[in-house]
Amino acid sequence: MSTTRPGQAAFEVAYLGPPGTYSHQVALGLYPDYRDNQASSSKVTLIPYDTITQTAASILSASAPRRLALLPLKNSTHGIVKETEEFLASSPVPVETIKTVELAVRHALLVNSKTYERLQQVKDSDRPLSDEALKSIEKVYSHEQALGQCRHFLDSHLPLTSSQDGRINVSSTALAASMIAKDDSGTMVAALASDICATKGIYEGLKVARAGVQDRDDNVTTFILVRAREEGQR
Ligand SMILES: O=C(O)C(=O)C[C@]1(C(=O)O)C=C[C@@H](O)C=C1
Repeated sequence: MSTTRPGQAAFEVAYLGPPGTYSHQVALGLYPDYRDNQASSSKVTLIPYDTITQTAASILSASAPRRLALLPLKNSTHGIVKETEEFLASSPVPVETIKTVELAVRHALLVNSKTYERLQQVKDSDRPLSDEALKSIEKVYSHEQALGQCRHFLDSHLPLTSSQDGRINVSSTALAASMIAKDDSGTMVAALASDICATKGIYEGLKVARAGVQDRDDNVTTFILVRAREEGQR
């Protein structure tokens, strides 16, 4: 018999980190008391992983029998999330979906303060930065899904990023934000991520160059909360 049902025993939820990912926001929405979690007062422990594949695979570990994983499954603009699809298709044990959650996803174009200052010097640029200023951005980092969800914006507003190596896939939107926050290469770099990475001070020195840059206003990502079905349940 299972002893791992949420509500019956302490359990862990794996999600795609670092702080500021959309996955993190969904996890906090599902487990709001986690915010003030004093370990003893909550039955839930949220565990960040670096990639969606690692997040998903963590439910297969024999040492993690009380483990759920929160996975982005599909997006209304850009379709299926590849890493999740590959995991579900290749999992050696059946995977059960416990809950489905939808999140309206609004991406922001983030830059670090140095880049922001340089963009402000471009003719006609002020707050918010003008279209003319955005055209000097050379590279944009994000998760493959976010780059896909903003493709038309990038094509029309950041033409330099259409060149080879101009759009760089990394394992999450928040990782992209943290990378550009630290970037001192002198290249004009940006990230597509949630504006909270800048506005809630999650990564220091980030500025919102433009908010709401997803191609569609009705952009929604569906997440699933899953677990590996145990012996005896199969
Ligand atoms: O990178 C993140 O912030 C995630 O949570 C991943 C992810 C995804 O894989 O679809 C989740 C929601 C958005 O669609 C963009 C990225």
